[in-house]
Amino acid sequence: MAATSDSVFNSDLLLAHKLPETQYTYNERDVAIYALGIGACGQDAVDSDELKYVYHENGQEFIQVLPTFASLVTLGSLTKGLDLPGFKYDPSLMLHGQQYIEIYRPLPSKANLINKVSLAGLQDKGKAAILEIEIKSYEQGSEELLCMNRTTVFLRGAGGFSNSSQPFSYKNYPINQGLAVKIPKTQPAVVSEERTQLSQALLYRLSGDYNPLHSDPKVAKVAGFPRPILHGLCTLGFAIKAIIKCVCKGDPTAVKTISGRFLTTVFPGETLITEMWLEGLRVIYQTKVKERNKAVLSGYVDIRGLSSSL
Ligand SMILES: CCCCCCC/C=C/C(=O)SCCNC(=O)CCNC(=O)[C@H](O)C(C)(C)COP(=O)(O)OP(=O)(O)OC[C@H]1O[C@@H](n2cnc3c(N)ncnc32)[C@H](O)[C@@H]1OP(=O)(O)O
Repeated sequence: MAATSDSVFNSDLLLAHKLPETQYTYNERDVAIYALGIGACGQDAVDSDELKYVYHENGQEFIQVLPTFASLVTLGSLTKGLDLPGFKYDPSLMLHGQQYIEIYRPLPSKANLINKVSLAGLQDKGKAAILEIEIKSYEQGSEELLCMNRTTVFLRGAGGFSNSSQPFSYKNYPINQGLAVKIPKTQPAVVSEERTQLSQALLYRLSGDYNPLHSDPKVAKVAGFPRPILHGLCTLGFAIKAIIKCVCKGDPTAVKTISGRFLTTVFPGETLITEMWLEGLRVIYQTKVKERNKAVLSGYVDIRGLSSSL
């Protein structure tokens, strides 16, 4: 513990703090708007691999839900920044660092969810702090866990709050979950390419992440960017949609676990190339921006089974 005041770092105060439960209610319309936000049917409006996320001939209750839709449950708790006693940071300098998602059963096309929110980690990296928030989501009235998200937020300028000879480091989850992956040196088994639209972030934000970093040029400049950047979860949505199409035979329920680390920013309008390697039931992936030949996202997806044609 460094001090007792609320304005300086106080690990006792912080670790004892209970984060409030939140609710997230969604329906088929939210599911379809989300799918459009991560590029479904963006290149071909009748692509049967993607139309199923947006439209169903027998009624919208039959549309399929992408597993990354689960990440939206975190928005109410995180986008404006959390008010944490004993730890201060500037929310305008927050960047999304990593996302880890476990899906325990296929997401329904509508639901009322109760989210149990907790602090999962805080690390002092000197120039930055790394804050991790875990959200376990239950369908209202049920004890059954539907999904779990762990969001890592990279807080620029918020490091150096603890003793530099023994920097503060707290993590309450298994070390093997969501580790940064090693990209194989071999050729990828599959490669997929998809262009984002110049308006991609403006469309994606309608799913509930209204942070002006993604829409307002003045706010983007204050945060250090020449123009608004794409939401990390939008890039992740594009990558996982490509993996479902190319590796899971288009079955979104095949995905069990998703891990992704945001390596550098993506600007709306850029083309995303996702490279995939298969290691048993794990797909290692890396997404690059074609125009800058830069890796922007890497991670893995654990799946329930593999297509025999791969
Ligand atoms: C649901 C919303 C959540 C809240 C989000 C808040 C608002 C923002 C929303 C967004 O969507 S922002 C867009 C998506 N994110 C990005 O574009 C970020 C892309 N990544 C980067 O720009 C850089 O990776 C970085 C995060 C600025 C870090 O680069 P930097 O060069 O400063 O770090 P390093 O010197 O390499 O590493 C220092 C230290 O930190 C660890 N680390 C590095 N990157 C990450 C990361 N992405 N996630 C977690 N941890 C990271 C790295 O391992 C080093 O630690 P040690 O190895 O020294 O222990």
